[in-house]
Amino acid sequence: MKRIAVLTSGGDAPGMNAALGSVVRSATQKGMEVFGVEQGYLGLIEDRMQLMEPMRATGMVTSGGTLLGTMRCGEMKTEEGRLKAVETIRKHGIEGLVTIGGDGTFRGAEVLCGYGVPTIGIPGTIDNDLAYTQYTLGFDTTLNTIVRMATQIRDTMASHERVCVMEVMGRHCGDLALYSAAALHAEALILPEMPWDVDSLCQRLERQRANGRRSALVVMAEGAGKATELAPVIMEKTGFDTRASVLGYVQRGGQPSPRDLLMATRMGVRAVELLHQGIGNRVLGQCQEEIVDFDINEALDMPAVFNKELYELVQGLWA
Ligand SMILES: Nc1ncnc2c1ncn2[C@@H]1O[C@H](COP(=O)(O)OP(=O)(O)OP(=O)(O)O)[C@@H](O)[C@H]1O
Ligand SMILES: O=P(O)(O)OC[C@H]1O[C@](O)(CO)[C@@H](O)[C@@H]1O
Ligand SMILES: [Mg+2]
Repeated sequence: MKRIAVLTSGGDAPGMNAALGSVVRSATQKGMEVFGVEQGYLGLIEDRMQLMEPMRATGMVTSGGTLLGTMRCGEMKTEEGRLKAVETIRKHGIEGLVTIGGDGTFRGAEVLCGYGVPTIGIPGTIDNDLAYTQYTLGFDTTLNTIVRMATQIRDTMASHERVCVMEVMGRHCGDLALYSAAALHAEALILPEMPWDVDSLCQRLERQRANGRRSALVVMAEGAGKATELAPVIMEKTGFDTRASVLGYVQRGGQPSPRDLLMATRMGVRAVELLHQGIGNRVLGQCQEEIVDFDINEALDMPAVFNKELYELVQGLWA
């Protein structure tokens, strides 16, 4: 392959720029040209791409966000949009594509593979919701941010003997809530994967109060409900002075952690190696400390695995 393209799609994730830089540098070393597609699949549909200058891509490596821009592009889900995307790829003589994003992005990549475009997927999503891999780029940085923010929230909650319902990202997958709650020893945890009810939650907080706990952190994944609606109900039912704190987009930005930077760099190199060998239709992942790759169709068919053991550990810490 002599000419490839790279895009970032879906929600941005810390580490995307490191993956981009790594793709550009390693492809350049192999004598390949790399086109950077702007705004995810929209850039393919609207033919917005430019040759990536290796020095520019390298300069952005440790920053958050994505220098190519990203988009949730509904048109890529239509036959018409997909055909336009393939036409752009053919027009520029692009022989292979690297897509960096989450499950939705990989669905788009799967479609392009079906049209004969060799594509490699790098998992870049703070959600950590891809079943075939233990790890996705951005998850570690976001977890660090949540733990830092929650620690600050706890300072003021403890001072005022308050309960805080802290809402974290994760529309369909509760991993950010689950892992941060475990790291923080949160007093309660609410996830989209597990049934919950407000009465049991309030009883739990009351039990903890009877045991001397006068302040609590309830970690809630956004997919399980709204902190702003739950907080007043807890206040009414328990008498605890309760506040809601929605962490929001602060969770998605920021300098990537060294773990994300390292993993992104390794995955970028591997993606180029595969394309250089003429191998496409694969998605990269992490198993133990190794970078692994799977057939894209098989990977996307794998059922989600919920970490019940970690959930029970959190439940048991403040029974
Ligand atoms: N079935 C599909 N066919 C073609 N393209 C798709 C499909 N599903 C999603 N896409 C494309 O991938 C883009 C990104 O998907 P989505 O918005 O679900 O984010 P994601 O990649 O899962 O990342 P994150 O969940 O971290 O935000 C969509 O906006 C759309 O352009
Ligand atoms: O508001 P946006 O940009 O669509 O993103 C929100 C969603 O994206 C994610 O942050 C993943 O990037 C989800 O956790 C969240 O539900
Ligand atoms: Mg997703």
